[in-house]
Amino acid sequence: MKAFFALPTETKMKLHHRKGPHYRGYEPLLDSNIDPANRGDLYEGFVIGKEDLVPKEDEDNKADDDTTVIKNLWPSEPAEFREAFVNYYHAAFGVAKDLYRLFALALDLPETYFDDKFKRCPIMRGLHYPPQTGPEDDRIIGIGAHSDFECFTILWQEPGIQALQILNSEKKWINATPIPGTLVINIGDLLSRWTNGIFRSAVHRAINRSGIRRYSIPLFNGTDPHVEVEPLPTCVSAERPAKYEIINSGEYVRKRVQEMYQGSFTSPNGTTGNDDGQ
Ligand SMILES: O=C(O)CCC(=O)C(=O)O
Ligand SMILES: [Fe+2]
Repeated sequence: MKAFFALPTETKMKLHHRKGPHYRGYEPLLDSNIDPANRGDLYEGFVIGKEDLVPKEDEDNKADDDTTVIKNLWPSEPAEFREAFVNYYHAAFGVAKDLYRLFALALDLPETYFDDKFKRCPIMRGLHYPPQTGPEDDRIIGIGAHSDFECFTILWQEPGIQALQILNSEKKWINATPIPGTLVINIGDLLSRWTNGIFRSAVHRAINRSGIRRYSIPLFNGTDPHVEVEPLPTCVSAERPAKYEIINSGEYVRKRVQEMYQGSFTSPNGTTGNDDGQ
């Protein structure tokens, strides 16, 4: 990942994620602004969806949920980049599949309850946060305060570098210090709504003031876009009435993604502007 982000800007810009309709590829610095109170997120990223390392022979261009496969964009170098990224994707997705089942059991549901609801496979991003120097300005940070949109995120963060913070119930930011050999699991809004708030989505942000560049890799696990999400019967009782309306997961995620990319962006041609092209 380090070698990819070290490529010349011009090379990375050829893979700009706004060139296609699905936000796959390279996301430059300040391209998103996840917290509307901020001025842009100070990370650059590389985004992929599911892909087999060796394409299956009988591949008929259909994804697991029967939609057309969305192609990932890949750089021609570094040579090992695609293999490393795809292998990690499959390993992390394996953890996600186990977690869906564990969550189902914890919610008094059949173990396989979620199995047919996440055929559309997750999106993964490799993120690079350059070190931030200069005066502290809460409006320009690595990634602004937000909760993740989908069900849960499996986040690998680089050991030895403090950047990720979580807002606790007293509204104080606490450091999520990386623990080598572990992954962070962030509950997202859809699972929070599904569980009627029993699993709570965590508000978090990342600020890299370590003096050295930092990398992280989130895998965003959600549900298929047609799935309607409303509090599960096992999470609703007389003492805990349903707190959330039914929503369509695809519409919810689409809206959040649009908002995140609306405020500030760099165009595929390399200029910086806003939605009006100014
Ligand atoms: O880089 C991190 O530690 C957090 C990334 C994150 O919150 C996200 O991509 O949603
Ligand atoms: Fe996040």
